[in-house]
Amino acid sequence: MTVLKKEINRNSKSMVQDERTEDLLSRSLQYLKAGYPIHFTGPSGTGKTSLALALAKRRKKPVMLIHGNHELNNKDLIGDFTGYTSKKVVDNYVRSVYKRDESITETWRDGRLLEAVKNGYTLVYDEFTRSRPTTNNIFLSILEEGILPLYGTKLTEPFVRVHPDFAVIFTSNPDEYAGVYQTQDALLDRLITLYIDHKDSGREAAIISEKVDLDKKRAMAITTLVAELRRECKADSGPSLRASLMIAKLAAEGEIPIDGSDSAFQRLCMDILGHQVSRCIESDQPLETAEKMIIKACHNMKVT
Ligand SMILES: Nc1ncnc2c1ncn2[C@@H]1O[C@H](COP(=O)(O)OP(=O)(O)OP(=O)(O)O)[C@@H](O)[C@H]1O
Repeated sequence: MTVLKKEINRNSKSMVQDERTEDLLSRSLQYLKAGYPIHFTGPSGTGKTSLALALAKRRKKPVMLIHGNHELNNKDLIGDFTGYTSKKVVDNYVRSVYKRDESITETWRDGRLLEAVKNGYTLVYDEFTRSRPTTNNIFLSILEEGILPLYGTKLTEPFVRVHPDFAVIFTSNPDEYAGVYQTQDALLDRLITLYIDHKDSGREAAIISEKVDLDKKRAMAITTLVAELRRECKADSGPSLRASLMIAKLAAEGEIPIDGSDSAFQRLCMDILGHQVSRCIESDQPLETAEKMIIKACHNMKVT
């Protein structure tokens, strides 16, 4: 069993770091220090983004966050000309002399990647496989040659050198997820990829009990129920820690007892888990079947 560290940050927004998380973070920090980018991959809701942000914070450098999406392009990453600035000077100080000087210059705005690369920030590129692989190609030059090419821009210099303090942490969902592009092997080959799976019910319960201020037994009852339903789903899918957190928070706010025989608690579980579980099962009426499974799991629930 994993024992939680004695000193835990009570801030409900912060990460709860048990020994395994702590170990993972310190290993990852070591790899980053050695110059290798980290890539956390795994099912939705397993804490990849939280880990990436906690790791970035440990570097004690400014953090730049980019979210992958299919519309992200080089202009967002490198920068773009945003418009024109015009300057006009009319000098008529001596009445017989009229001098007019007019100039127009384009205004450039650095993209987020260029800013991070130039200044040595820690870049967290969340869900990077939601961006097109062609957009992500730029990372090959950054990671291999240590330069950011400024292609597609009218800037005079062809590239910018990567600041020695620059580091990047990627997160992604597995390839089977909807809306995700397959990553080019050449990029994956340059990353240290760490798989983040669902935690066991005990570790999840420890997180919930910290974040929602719920006693361990009740937290464990929720995470065990969610894990039981997750087992009905294929690997990498099904309800996650996020669903357990929702149940715990909403039950606390609505003063709903954490009790599997309570109809309000059953309704809450069906609302939160019904759709997700229904997507995992093959049935003519998947939602109805899922709701029956949830009620059954509620009846099996033990607060001990
Ligand atoms: N160690 C932890 N301590 C506290 N909260 C956590 C921890 N791990 C995950 N969480 C919480 O669980 C939820 C899901 O975490 P997060 O968004 O980091 O997962 P993810 O793997 O990035 O999900 P997705 O793939 O869907 O983006 C969040 O509400 C987050 O605050």
